Formats: sequence, structure tokens, C-alpha cells
Amino acid sequence: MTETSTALRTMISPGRYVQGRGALDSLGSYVVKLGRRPLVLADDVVRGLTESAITRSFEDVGLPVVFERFNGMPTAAESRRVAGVLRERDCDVIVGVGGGAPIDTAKAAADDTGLPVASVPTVASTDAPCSALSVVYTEQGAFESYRFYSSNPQLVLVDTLLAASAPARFLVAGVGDALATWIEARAVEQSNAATMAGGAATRAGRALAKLSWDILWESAIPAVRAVEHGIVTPAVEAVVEANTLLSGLGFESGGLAAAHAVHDGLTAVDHTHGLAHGQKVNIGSITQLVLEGRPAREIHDFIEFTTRVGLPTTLTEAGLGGVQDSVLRTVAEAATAPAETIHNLPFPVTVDDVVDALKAVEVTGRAVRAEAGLPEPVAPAH
Ligand SMILES: NC(=O)c1ccc[n+]([C@@H]2O[C@H](COP(=O)([O-])OP(=O)(O)OC[C@H]3O[C@@H](n4cnc5c(N)ncnc54)[C@H](O)[C@@H]3O)[C@@H](O)[C@H]2O)c1
Ligand SMILES: [Zn+2]
Repeated sequence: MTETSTALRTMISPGRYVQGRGALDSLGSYVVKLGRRPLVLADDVVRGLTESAITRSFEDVGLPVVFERFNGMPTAAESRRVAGVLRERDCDVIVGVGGGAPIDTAKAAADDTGLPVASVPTVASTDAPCSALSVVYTEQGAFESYRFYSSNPQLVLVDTLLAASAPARFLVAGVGDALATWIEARAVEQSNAATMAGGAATRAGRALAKLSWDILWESAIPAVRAVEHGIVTPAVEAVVEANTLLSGLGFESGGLAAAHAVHDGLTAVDHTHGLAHGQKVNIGSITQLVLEGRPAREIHDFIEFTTRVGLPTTLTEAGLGGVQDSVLRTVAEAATAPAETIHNLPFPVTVDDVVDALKAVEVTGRAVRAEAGLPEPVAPAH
């Protein structure tokens, strides 16, 4: 919970959003409006995928090309290190390229140094690119805190061809992160709790959350199929926009509730560390629907749909099949920590409520699969 309920409504957004096939070729023309000495933060895999296009586009507009290696975990120490590099190299803008982790780190380093930041997601896997916050982790990969900024990234640029060429599991995870947005915004509407933007939700924030939801029910399955073959179709364009822009604005200005709090709780146990953010969020969405006592049909449809998309819908797939109650209690205690967004639900929630809701996810997930003729859940390989 960011604040208690408030009467003032607010909405925040990035300065510019650019999306399309080959968008990376135009990155320089947008970055040059933000600064003259950019630092590009990317891990080795992402650098390999983007270096030639970024170099060409920077050279076209006379920008120098300086890459810095992202070390893999978005910790406070990593963002301080990157801020040090920005100062040492006298850079005046940072460009975070890759998944949510380097983008969150670039935002934190930009805040430390007072510089503008551009997000360049190379996968449509999370809500990180557009938001004015970073999720900070411990070295071990457990959720530590949210860090809020006074502004959103000045630029968000997504090359759809790059996102469609990545393994499909990234887009699938992004769908999980994005479907939660409406589920959470709907609960926040009832409680009138403060959103991540620091005020009550606007109708605009909620409308974008709902639009993201509608697009995903329509287009997520054909988009995942297209991306499995590395092709860009209108469904892929729609889902990349839903995952990145609509859900990004929708979660921040529509509000978070239990789905993300349960995600944070899941990071407190090692069992789930192999899962992507959006995969854990999907377990959180089902947990929230159970806690809310939503109609059986609605829960059934959500589980069946997200199973078909390829998201985990049972504890087994999250590495938590058959674990002792103490493990689920650890998850539930972290999910109900006083600062957690679970308290944005319009009713009180206890640790016991969350433990039982998690158990219900396993039972219901298995039952829905059996009824829908879908295969039994499989535990992750790690
Ligand atoms: N700040 C926010 O508002 C917000 C919202 C949601 C999630 N997050 C954060 O985002 C992070 C998760 O991000 P993520 O799931 O994108 O993972 P990630 O950034 O941790 O990792 C992505 C992985 O994909 C690889 N990769 C990137 N692009 C690729 C491509 N085109 N082809 C092949 N491989 C590619 C990278 O090398 C990396 O190994 C978490 O830290 C989460 O907390 C932040
Ligand atoms: Zn998220």
C-alpha cells in the first residue's frame, strides 16, 4: 500500500512511447533529443542482439556509442555502481536495454544522477519500461522494495521484431503481468486506495487496464503462436502494446492489490526463483480471484485461458507442489507485510487467508485442467 485512501486522482506516463517493426533503427533520433553522451546499459546477450542497430542509429545522428554491462540482478548496489559509471564517463542520458531488470537498474541510476532515461525493452515481458518505479531485489533474488521516482522514463522504444524473435516464454510472461493489471485495478476501484502513482485512480488509468485485458483475451493466443514462429502479426503488435504500454500505465495509475503482493511473497522462497516475474504474477492473480470469492465460472475461465496461453496456474508449476505449510506461510507472511499492496483489497486479509487461497490455487488449477481436458501440471526442471 503506497498511501491510505485519498481524494486526489492522478495519472502519470512516459514522455514518449514508440513501437514497431525495426523501431531500434530510429533509437538515435529520439535519444539525441535527451542528451549528447548516452550510456547504453545491457547484458551480453542483449548487447549481441542490438549493438549493430544501436551503433548505426547513434552514428546517423552523431552520438557516441558507449555500452556498459548490466550484471544481472537489479539490486541497490548494482544501480549505485551504474550511477558511478555515468558520473565517471560524464554521460548525460542512460538507455536501459533488455528485460525488466536492466531497465529498472537504468531508472535507478538515472534517479541517482538526475539524468533522463530511455527504456528499450527487447522482450514484452513486464510492466517495467513505462513506470516511474523500480523493483529492488536482494543479491539472492528476493523482493526488497519498490523505489519511486518523480518522473517516468522520457522515452520508451520497443522494436516489435526484436520482441517477436525472442523465445515466446517472454511474451507469455508479459501476458501474465498484464492480465493482473485489470484484476488489481478493479479491486482498487472498490477500496479507493492509492495507486503506485501516489493518488486515487483516474478513469483513464482504469480504462487502459481494461483495454489491456480485452486485447489479451482477444489476441494473446494468436500472438504467442506467431512469436513461436518469430513472426510479427497485428496480434503481436496488439499484445506488445497491451503488455508494455497499456498494462504499464494501467498498473501504475490503476493500482496494485493482491496479485503483485503474492508475487512478492513468492520471491521470498527459493523454490520459485526460476520463474519469470509474469509467471509468479499469474499465480498471484488466481490467488486474488480466490480471496475475492469471485464466481466459480470466472475463476475457471481465467485458469483455463492462462493455462492455454502457457502460464503457470498451479503451485506445482511454481515449484511449490507438495511443500510443507511452513513454506506457504513464509510466502503469505511476505505477501501480507504492512507495506504490501494486498492491503489495497476492499477487505482485510490475514496470513491464514493467503495460505488457504494458495492451497486453493493448486486444487482449483488441477480441477480446471482435468475438466478442460488439459494436461496435468508439471514441476519446473530446476
Ligand atoms: N518497475 C516496474 O514497474 C516493474 C514491473 C514489472 C516487473 N518489473 C521487474 O522486471 C524484472 C523482470 O524482468 P524480465 O522478466 O523481463 O526479466 P529480466 O530482465 O530479469 O531477464 C530477461 C532475460 O532475457 C534475456 N533477453 C532479453 N531480451 C532478449 C531477446 N530479445 N532475446 C533473447 N533473450 C533476451 C536477457 O538476457 C535476460 O537473461 C523483475 O526484476 C521485476 O521485478 C518491474
Ligand atoms: Zn508486474
